[in-house]
Amino acid sequence: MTSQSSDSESDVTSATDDGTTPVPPRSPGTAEFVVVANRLPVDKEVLPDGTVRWKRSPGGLVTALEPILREHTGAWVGWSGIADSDDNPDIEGVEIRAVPLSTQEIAEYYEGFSNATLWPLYHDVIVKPEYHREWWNAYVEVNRRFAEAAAETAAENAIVWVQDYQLQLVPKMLRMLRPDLRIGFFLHIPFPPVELFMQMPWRTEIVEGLLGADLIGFHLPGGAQNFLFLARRLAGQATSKGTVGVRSRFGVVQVGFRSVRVGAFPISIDSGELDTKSKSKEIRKRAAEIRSELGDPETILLGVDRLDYTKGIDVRLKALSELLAEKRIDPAKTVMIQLATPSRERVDSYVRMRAGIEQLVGNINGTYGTVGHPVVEYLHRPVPREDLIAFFVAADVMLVTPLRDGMNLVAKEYVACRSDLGGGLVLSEFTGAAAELRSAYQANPYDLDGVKDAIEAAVQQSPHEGRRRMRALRRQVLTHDVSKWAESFLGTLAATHETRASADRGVQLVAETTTPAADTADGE
Ligand SMILES: O=P(O)(O)OC[C@H]1O[C@H](O[C@H]2O[C@H](CO)[C@@H](O)[C@H](O)[C@H]2O)[C@H](O)[C@@H](O)[C@@H]1O
Ligand SMILES: Nc1ccn([C@@H]2O[C@H](COP(=O)(O)OP(=O)(O)O)[C@@H](O)[C@H]2O)c(=O)n1
Repeated sequence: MTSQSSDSESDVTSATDDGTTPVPPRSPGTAEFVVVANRLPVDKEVLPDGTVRWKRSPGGLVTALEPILREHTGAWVGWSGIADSDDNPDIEGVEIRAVPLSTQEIAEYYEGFSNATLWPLYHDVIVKPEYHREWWNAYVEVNRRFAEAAAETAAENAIVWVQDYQLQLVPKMLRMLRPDLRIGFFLHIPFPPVELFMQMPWRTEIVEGLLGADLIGFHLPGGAQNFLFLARRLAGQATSKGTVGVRSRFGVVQVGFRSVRVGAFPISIDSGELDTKSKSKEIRKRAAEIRSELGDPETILLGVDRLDYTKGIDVRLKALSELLAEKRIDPAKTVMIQLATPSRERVDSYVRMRAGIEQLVGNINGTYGTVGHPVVEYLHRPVPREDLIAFFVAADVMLVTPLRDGMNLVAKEYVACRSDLGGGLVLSEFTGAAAELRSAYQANPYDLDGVKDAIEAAVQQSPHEGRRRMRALRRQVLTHDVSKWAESFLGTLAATHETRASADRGVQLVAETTTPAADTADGE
């Protein structure tokens, strides 16, 4: 059936049902390309003597976008990571526009609605999401502020690329302020199954917020399909019905006269740069030093994560503990390094998880370590980039065991660093990366025996089998880098605009037959 939504363009661009009215900019800015993300690429730190230091922000979003902005020259709108700061750090080639957040906004918008409501809801409710009206109000208010900052920064007809779950209302708010802009949105975390999303008290506002964009991108086709279903069900819009492909076969939501595209664009890393760096003499030397400082073990296992309950750090520690107990791994010949960047340290679930992980590390070392030779080396602090590359080069087996992860760039970074075709990758099936890295030792993180078998197989792989797998993994990672990701997203965004007039002729649209949001979703 082909149908046309009864909504008009002005329905989407005039009224906000979220209670706030964005303020139009006095005059447009000058940036032709604007990234809008919760975080700036650098985090502000004020040292005890009052000196200000800017350091790389945590997480994969910044890892991925930083090289893109270097290529495109433009502006970056975001928060500095501390309260009440509107300092704009100096980054060559990038105009920085800081959005200040108060202490209360950090508690309610960032730690609260973003990381204690949306984050657990979108990651399979691994912990229970909390729904508080005051957190939602703060989320709306801060999204409005980001939209205004973007509207003031972008030049006429500029491209604005809004990032991630913290800013899902920005596309609609920004379109109201600046209908001339081309607006893209990319979600870096999984988009949940319909049944889970329906828990969200403000589900319709979020779907409508996203529909302000011209193109909405997800890592995987499944997320895009879930969103299309919800756009039909909750926002009452007509959508395309066919399956969404990877960087192809985009979905369409008809919003008045606008066609919003929906697609899957798996993110990646600057694999060429890592490949080159990992081959350097200095990195090779540092990798050899790491092995020798650890007492020249036969096997180095490595985990590299933000300290987050989604990452399954406990899963790999439990698996190691059982493998040691069953004598399938020899503690005298094995060291596991766990590098854990501190993350969201004031959110309750993160405090509890940290205590649990540190207890597991203590138990393993207490039971299997010897004086001066712990089995698990655990660092709870950020590690300089060059050191991190050396750890990747040194590790015989990389452990990536999330319970759910949008992509997981660490898995791709490990592969990019292994031009020697050495090492083995143990990878959770529930990462976005698993769809591309088929030659990894994949396991279901909820099946501890399966994880143990995967670790044992990777530790014991023959050099021939290891090379075969690593060659296949590298082919994927080196040919699908972050530039390809950005080009495919931005190319599709540009095409969206060009084809506006032709209104996606030939795409079959279907409309929801029941009243929007009247009943519970029954899934796809
Ligand atoms: O800003 P934080 O609260 O300190 O968190 C750091 C970032 O974590 C998340 O990263 C995600 O993006 C990666 C790149 O697409 C992806 O590989 C990973 O699976 C995601 O978890 C978050 O989405 C970012 O917004 C945060 O900045
Ligand atoms: N101790 C650590 C852990 C992660 N990282 C980096 O942080 C990024 C993590 O990205 P990711 O996509 O795997 O996961 P998120 O933290 O974004 O959820 C990668 O680029 C890692 O190299 C780091 O620099 N130091």
